[in-house]
Amino acid sequence: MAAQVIDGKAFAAKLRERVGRQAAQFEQAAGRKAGLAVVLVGEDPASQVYVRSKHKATVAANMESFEHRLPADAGEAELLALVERLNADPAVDGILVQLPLPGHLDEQAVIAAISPDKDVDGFHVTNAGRLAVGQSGFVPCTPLGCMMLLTDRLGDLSGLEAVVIGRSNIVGKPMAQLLLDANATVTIAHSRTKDLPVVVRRADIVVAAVGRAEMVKAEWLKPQATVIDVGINRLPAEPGTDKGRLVGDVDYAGAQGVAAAITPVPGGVGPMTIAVLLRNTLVAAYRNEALDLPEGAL
Ligand SMILES: Nc1nc2c(c(=O)[nH]1)N[C@@H](CN(C=O)c1ccc(C(=O)N[C@@H](CCC(=O)O)C(=O)O)cc1)CN2
Repeated sequence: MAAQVIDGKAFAAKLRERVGRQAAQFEQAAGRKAGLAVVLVGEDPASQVYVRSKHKATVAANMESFEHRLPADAGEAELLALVERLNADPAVDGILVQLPLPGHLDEQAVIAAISPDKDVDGFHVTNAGRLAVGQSGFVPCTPLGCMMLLTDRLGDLSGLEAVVIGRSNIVGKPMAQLLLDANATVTIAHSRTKDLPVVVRRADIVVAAVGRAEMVKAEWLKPQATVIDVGINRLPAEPGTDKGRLVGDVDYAGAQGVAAAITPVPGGVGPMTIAVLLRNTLVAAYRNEALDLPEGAL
């Protein structure tokens, strides 16, 4: 039987709707809208698309969107000064600096400049530390979105074997932490892992976040595994077409014959990233106004 498709796009749409309703309640209670500031440096085409999508989604969710664009050759001092202004602006609850930054800018220094209480990306070391020790903070959007999809499908993850392929600060490490907090038995695999297919084959849950097109093959998977594909890789355009096809890190067609459920690319994890960003921004707004979060919802 073919694997069930985990429809991240539909899940994300429902989450965005719910956040939008709660953002309207926030406005009533606080007398202002929740605000998200997004900073884009340069003209990376994919980043421009994501920033535009964030702006549209923020406005659609009854929140204020503040967009700041700097030229590709902007200096670090200019960027840090902008982050400082946003840290001090009471209308801004969440700050996101779109990554990747141009090579001459130090990403870690820029992330470190964001106030941890406005770091809705959850990338600041304070929030990474809070996640590591089980304190409440902001959790990176993509892994939190993956967890929402997993718990929606599987319920309790206790005792399940989970393999996370990839060890980035943005996805792999926080993903592993979240799975561990949910009592899964977690392995983080990476480019130097020996016998990766053997490691992956013991997993009830596979999260692939390596950024290598269709690297995870069907025969690596344990039958009836749940597969979360975080990869977004654009293949070169076929002759006669202008855009290449998007594929994940998993051989989707092959995996469909083995897995119990799998996220597609596009339409799986990707849309969850922006939906969770809105959710984190609303949480930041409630915290900044010292208001109680709405009952059980977020
Ligand atoms: N500061 C940040 N920078 C980046 C993040 C992030 O979370 N914070 N994540 C990615 C980019 N990203 C959001 O910023 C993002 C990536 C993908 C999607 C998405 O919906 N993808 C679609 C496909 C889109 C396409 O056609 O290209 C899908 O998978 O269905 C949304 C947001 C890096 N930078």
